[in-house]
Parts: sequence; structure tokens; C-alpha cells
Amino acid sequence: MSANHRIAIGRIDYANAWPLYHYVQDRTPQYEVVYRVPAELNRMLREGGLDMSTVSSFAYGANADEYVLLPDLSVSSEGPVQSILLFMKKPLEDVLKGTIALTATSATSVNLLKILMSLHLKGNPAYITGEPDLETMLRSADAALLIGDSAIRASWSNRELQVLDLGRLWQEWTGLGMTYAVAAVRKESAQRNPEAVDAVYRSMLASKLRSLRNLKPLIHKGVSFIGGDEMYWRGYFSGLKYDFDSGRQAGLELYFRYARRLGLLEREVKLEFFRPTQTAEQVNE
Ligand SMILES: C=C(O[C@@H]1C=C(C(=O)O)C=C[C@H]1O)C(=O)O
Repeated sequence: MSANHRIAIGRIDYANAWPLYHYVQDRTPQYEVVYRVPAELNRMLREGGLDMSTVSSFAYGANADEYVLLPDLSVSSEGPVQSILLFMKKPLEDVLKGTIALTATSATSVNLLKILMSLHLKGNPAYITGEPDLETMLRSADAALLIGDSAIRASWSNRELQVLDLGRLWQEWTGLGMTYAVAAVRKESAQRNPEAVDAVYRSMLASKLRSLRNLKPLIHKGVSFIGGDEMYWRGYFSGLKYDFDSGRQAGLELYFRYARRLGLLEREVKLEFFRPTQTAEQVNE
């Protein structure tokens, strides 16, 4: 991890992050990309096993002193997200005082659920955590929270269950968008190797712009790797937002304040950004 060595980059191994990485090479002289679920990336970045990664936005909040954010990159939604879903086998009023199984792969969404349950819906459920398998989870709980590709697959094959989309619920309650993942760099890595961080940043920005300009390659990848049809994937990628503008930052700051109120975060979070040599506009030209 010292200067002139390849830096290690984490990549969320879910469809929701594809636009940020689809055109980013897995290995260059400057960096190497590692694929994992968010909880694993959160841990690896915290322990210094990665220099930079897309991580749960909650994990940024918990370690904000150690990280800086790459500007203009996020995984967000303004309303329904379609892949952060609470599957309920009982009516909501029972779930509010029942047991909810949480996926062990997440950090943002499990805490978002706790915020919504407690502050918005005035519930007080018990929580258990397990592997993201809906059938197993619902054997010992009244509802189960899944994220990412597991949530997408489960939404296709469990149509008898009631489903709450947490992005939709958050927006109905706060009027704001929600940011689930951000791109964070360890401060020491950004200081030691700014050129490599800059190279990854430019490459991710370019990937985002190219992916969103023409969704077809991602839509085809979704159909062949995960299933569903082209219409589903067009709707999915159109519903997700990948910029991190001031409105989305305000949504995330509100989430951090609620998380702090519930004791889920110890400190107030201030968003701090890496200073790239090129802006998003310049990459776009
Ligand atoms: C949009 C999603 O957001 C993901 C949710 C995360 C979390 O809950 O910690 C982390 C990364 C995001 O990519 C999703 O899972 O579908």
C-alpha cells in the first residue's frame, strides 16, 4: 500500500453498483479491484485491507474521521430503490411489535430500517441477523430485510408476501432522497498515493457517465446474470441515482442525524471530500 504500489479498490458485488464500475478495468499498474458484499468491504476498508472502496454510507458515517469521499459518486434513490426490501409474512402492525431478520451483508439499510421503524412508524420490533436467505430468515422472524441481488431475486419469487421498499418509505417520510453507498478513500492512502486515487476516480466517473448514457449493456448483463426481462432492468437502473449532489447530501446528513439520535452512530458526521485534479464536468467533456 505504499507509494508506487498498486492500491486496492473495493467493488460492491451487486447490480446496483454496476454503472460505477462497468468500464473500470479490474487490474491496472495503479490499482486492483476486489469484489465483495458491502459489509465485507466496510470491514476491509476500516482495517486498511483496502485503500478505497464503495462502502455502505453508514460505514462512512461511522469512520468519517479516517475517510474522505470521492465527489459526485454514490448509489442513491429518490423514492423506490427496488432492491432494499422488507418482506413481511404478517401485517405491518404485527411486524412493528414482532421480530425482523436482517441481512448480514448490509450496514446502511439495516440502520435505515431501525430509523424508519422507531422514529417514523413508532414500532419496537426485535432484530436478529442472518445470511440473506428469505426462506430461512422467515422461519424465525415475522419479516426479513434483504438488499442487492438477493432482494431482486426474492421480489420475483415471493409475490404472496407484502413488501416495503425502504427508499420509498424514506422519501414519503422525509421528502428526501437516500444514499445507500458512497465511494470512500482512507485519508492516509489519499495522501500517500493521490495519483492512483485520481486515476480510479476518473475511471469511475467515466464509467458512470458512459453507463447512464447507454443502459443497454447493463440491461443485457442483468438479464443474463440475474434473470428477469429488459423492462425490469431498464426500470431498475433508471430508478437508481449515481450522483451525489447537495440534495442527496442533505438526505444522507439527515439519516446520520437520526442514526445519532438512536445511538447507532457515536459522533456527528461531517462530509469531507477528496480533492481530485479533474472535476466531473471535465471528465464529461
Ligand atoms: C441500492 C442498494 O444499496 C446497497 C446497500 C448497502 C447497505 O445497506 O449497506 C450498501 C451498498 C449499496 O449498494 C441495494 O442493496 O440494492
